[in-house]
Amino acid sequence: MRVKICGITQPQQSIAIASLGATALGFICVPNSPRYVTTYQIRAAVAELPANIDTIGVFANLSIAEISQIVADSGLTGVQLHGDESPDFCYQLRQALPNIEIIKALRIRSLEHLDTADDYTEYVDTLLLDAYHPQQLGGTGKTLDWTMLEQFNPNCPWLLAGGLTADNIVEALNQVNPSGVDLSSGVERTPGDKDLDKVALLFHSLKNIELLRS
Ligand SMILES: O=C(O)c1ccccc1NCC(=O)[C@H](O)[C@H](O)COP(=O)(O)O
Repeated sequence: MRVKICGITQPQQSIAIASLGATALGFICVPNSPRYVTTYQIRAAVAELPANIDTIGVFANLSIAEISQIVADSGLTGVQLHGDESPDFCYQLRQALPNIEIIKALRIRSLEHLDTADDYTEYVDTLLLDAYHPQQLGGTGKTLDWTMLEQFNPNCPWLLAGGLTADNIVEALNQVNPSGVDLSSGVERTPGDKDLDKVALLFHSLKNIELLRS
């Protein structure tokens, strides 16, 4: 299963988290986030990581030119669009960055809102479903109503996000069947400072799920 740990701010933590089992790391390029990192910081972190780790920049409502510049300068392998980007924006971004993974995050408010996912699957590689918070775009620690997602089966891979922790990941994955999971505040001491013990506990829980399923 794909496991993305998001909101990395320290290069040495990215290496440790990758060694513990993460397949993707997320870097927040949203200036008002407490987890914001500069292009220079991302490049330093990416340079030290093994090539098989996906490195994802998280953006909200930036222009295609701004995203493309950050991707080119930092060596990211993917972008996560966490704002109000339309399907057409995703299509345009795909033309500009044909070899970069595009993840569209949807902050789900209701079952009707979930239907908008279908509008994106043609233009993105992956969807990410996050919890809705009226003031914050992401990293909120709020969980989604997993019962809404029991039948969710889009035409592309998808990641479950929103308030996941080592303690609730088993319950979440018993209810829904995503291609992967994304965590941030649930494996942190403070915003941007990951707690490696919590990350280790998370992979322990995920291993138990795999053992139960095999
Ligand atoms: O994490 C942030 O500070 C953030 C700020 C602005 C846009 C997106 C942001 N995070 C996006 C993520 O992918 C988080 O991992 C996701 O929201 C889940 O966070 P959490 O509920 O804390 O696990």
